[in-house]
Amino acid sequence: MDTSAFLKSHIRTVPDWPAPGVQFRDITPLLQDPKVFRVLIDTFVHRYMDAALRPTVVAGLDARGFIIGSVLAYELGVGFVPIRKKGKLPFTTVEETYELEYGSATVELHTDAVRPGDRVVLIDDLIATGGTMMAGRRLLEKLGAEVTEGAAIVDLPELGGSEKLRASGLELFTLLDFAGH
Ligand SMILES: O=P(O)(O)OC[C@H]1O[C@H](OP(=O)(O)OP(=O)(O)O)[C@H](O)[C@@H]1O
Ligand SMILES: Nc1ncnc2[nH]cnc12
Repeated sequence: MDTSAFLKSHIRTVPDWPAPGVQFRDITPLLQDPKVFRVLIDTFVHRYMDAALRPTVVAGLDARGFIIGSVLAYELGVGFVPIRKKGKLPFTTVEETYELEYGSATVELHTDAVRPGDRVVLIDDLIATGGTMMAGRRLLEKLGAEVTEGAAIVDLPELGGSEKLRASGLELFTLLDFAGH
């Protein structure tokens, strides 16, 4: 079994959660087994250790992006910055509002989180409509940083997010996908 199929076999699908019609792709089983968690993180670490792709900062999207993003940053020896849902960050922020598969949200980033010249890998667990990652990218770019790549474990291609993100010019790296959402 290749890495993608191995990781996919540890994702649990929960039908009709958090709303009827949503097939929720639950990554918690990936994190729960230490051997699987290591394979997951090492896959990202190996990619971003490469000199050409090595970031100066890893930015993680609230909340599941924090779990993988902070470990990735630690392993790469770079800083981690959280992009949080509105109302959680205490210092001055920039903000963006966007639509989700089920609802809408506003995300914020501290104004001193990144600087012009930073090369940022922006990471989350999953791309659905792509709204969250697009909003995160806009926040980082508002502060003058370059998002060199967006990264996620799961792509839900039928929701169109990955295509939209790539069409906007973002480089995107995902480990596996689910056809049909
Ligand atoms: O591509 P999109 O349509 O924007 O959807 C993907 C986002 O939705 C989920 O987060 P959610 O907002 O449910 O928050 P959580 O991580 O706090 O559960 C997921 O973890 C991504 O962040
Ligand atoms: N179908 C889904 N499963 C898990 N997380 C999600 N975020 C948005 N859509 C999702």
